[in-house]
Amino acid sequence: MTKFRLTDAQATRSLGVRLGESLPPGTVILLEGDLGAGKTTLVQGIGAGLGITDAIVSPTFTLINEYPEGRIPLYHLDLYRLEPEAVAALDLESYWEGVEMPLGIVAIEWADRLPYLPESYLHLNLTYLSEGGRQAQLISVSTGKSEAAMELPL
Ligand SMILES: Nc1ncnc2c1ncn2[C@@H]1O[C@H](COP(=O)(O)OP(=O)(O)OP(=O)(O)O)[C@@H](O)[C@H]1O
Ligand SMILES: [Mg+2]
Repeated sequence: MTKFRLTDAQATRSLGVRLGESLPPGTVILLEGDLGAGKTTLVQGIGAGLGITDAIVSPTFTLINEYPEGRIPLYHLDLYRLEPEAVAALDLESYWEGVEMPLGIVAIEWADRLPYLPESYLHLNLTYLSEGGRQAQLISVSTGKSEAAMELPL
């Protein structure tokens, strides 16, 4: 597990940039944290690190925003408003298995609403610090029997 102290929004974005520059195709990053904790800011950084120039805004009605033009594609989801049944219907496996679309980075806000998980993923939890700013906790998780957890890229 790696912990980062993010003193301001720029620090959250910079952590995302480093992830965007280094994560391999097929990485799923599950983002958790209270309202306003900085999940979208982090994904905006990931986009910048991938070389995406389109503005990254939280997916609301679209459910999934796809940004194909960077080093590898970015798929951005926000499950906040969704019921578990609606999430199940999204067929998210096709994003992290790369069956119907090229493998990229799948970044999911409010990932605690997922009814199923990929075999391996990065879990990033953002919490408020009492002195202001945020703390990020990054863990690499693998549930597959044969698959080793990926090494933390940072
Ligand atoms: N480390 C930080 N310190 C202080 N403010 C931050 C930090 N990171 C992000 N912010 C600010 O917090 C606010 C909310 O950020 P953001 O929209 O990314 O949160 P979110 O977790 O996506 O929110 P939501 O739960 O609504 O999806 C923004 O104004 C952002 O600039
Ligand atoms: Mg958000």
